[in-house]
Amino acid sequence: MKKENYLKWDEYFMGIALLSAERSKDPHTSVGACIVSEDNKILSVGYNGMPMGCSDDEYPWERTSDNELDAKYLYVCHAELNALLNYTGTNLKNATIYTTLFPCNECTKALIQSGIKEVIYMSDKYSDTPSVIAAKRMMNSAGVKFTPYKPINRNIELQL
Ligand SMILES: Nc1ccn([C@H]2C[C@H](O)[C@@H](COP(=O)(O)O)O2)c(=O)n1
Ligand SMILES: [Zn+2]
Repeated sequence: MKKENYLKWDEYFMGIALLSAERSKDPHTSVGACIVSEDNKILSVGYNGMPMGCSDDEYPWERTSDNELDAKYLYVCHAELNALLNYTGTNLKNATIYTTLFPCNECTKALIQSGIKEVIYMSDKYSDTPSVIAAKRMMNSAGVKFTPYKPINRNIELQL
């Protein structure tokens, strides 16, 4: 008889997004994303970080600064955009993105244009910001479904 406590698809893909987030150097918010095809194949992953060639140790991680150029926001590449850019194939049509934080408006534009049809997200902690309100408006217009992740109440442990 097969074992019953195997990872369900949503747990598996959100688990990979969460693991990817652990690669982020952002001291305040680590975000991970995992893009999955219609037939449950993992297409790409990403996390928030500085662009290639822009050193994690030299660029700022501060949230605020007297000078905008000394805060992270002008530089950091978001997890969802990195997941799109890390994709090496040619077709993201009808794919789903699992992300640990609701996408911003800029990533949403790119997700829509890439053919992503569903967003499954964990945190929506910036839900009252114009960026996320605009993101949801665009997703609604473009027919992109967004669904909160429903965690199953258990700790994921690897039993070897
Ligand atoms: N959907 C999102 C939203 C934000 N990020 C990144 C951008 C920053 O590195 C960090 C947010 O920083 P905070 O303002 O919370 O200090 O998360 C992302 O990758 N995806
Ligand atoms: Zn974004």
